Amino acid sequence: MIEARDVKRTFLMGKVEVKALKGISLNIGKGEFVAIVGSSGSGKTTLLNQLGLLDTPTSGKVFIDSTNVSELTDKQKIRFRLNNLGYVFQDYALIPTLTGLENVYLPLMMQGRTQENIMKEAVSIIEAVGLADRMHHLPSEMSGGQQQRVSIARALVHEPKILFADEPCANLDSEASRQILELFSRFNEENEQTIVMVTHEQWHLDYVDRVITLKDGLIAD
Ligand SMILES: Nc1ncnc2c1ncn2[C@@H]1O[C@H](COP(=O)(O)OP(=O)(O)OP(=O)(O)O)[C@@H](O)[C@H]1O
Repeated sequence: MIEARDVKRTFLMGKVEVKALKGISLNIGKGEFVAIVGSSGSGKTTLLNQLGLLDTPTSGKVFIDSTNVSELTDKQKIRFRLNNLGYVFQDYALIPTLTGLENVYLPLMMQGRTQENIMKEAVSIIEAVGLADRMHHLPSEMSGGQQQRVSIARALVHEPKILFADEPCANLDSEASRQILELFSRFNEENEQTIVMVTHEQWHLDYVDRVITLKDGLIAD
């Protein structure tokens, strides 16, 4: 489903080159729940961003199914992301002036679906993340864990091939974190949802199928 071939990413900081990824090759299969771990600065977020089309490798290739996504134009990448990928970030990234339900509508509206279909799908996923009674509230009226569940509903409402999550529990206490990880597990098991998650918490690894450890921009043995 996801294949990375010798992916490198170098950032230029003034005149200094920072080699964040030094040649990553990996395969992630359909329906896998994979964690990317490693110490701070090892390249976890940078790798997630290459696999999730949020950044472009300096060299190397990324394939999603049979599409060489490294070769897409910016416009094609936007469409590919909209139709195939979902994202969850540590800061939830919700629109503060929209209710939970309205935040979840957005990806479907951007796909140009009918009002009836948008309503049906959005309500159904909001219920699936356990927020039926909070859907008409603004993000500011919800706890961090509830806001993160809205963002998961938004990420999954269009049934993406892959869900990318960058430290989704970083701002949550252990109980709220457990709820998020159990949701991920449930979507992974029941819907064969492929999930790639960056984390630095050892206990989160109990929920995943496979761990990819990074060290200084490379996959550690
Ligand atoms: N936009 C950027 N410009 C310059 N350097 C960057 C940029 N993004 C990342 N880096 C550098 O690339 C390296 C890898 O960063 P990355 O954020 O991928 O690490 P990480 O493993 O996710 O770290 P953390 O656990 O602290 O979030 C670091 O040295 C970082 O400073």
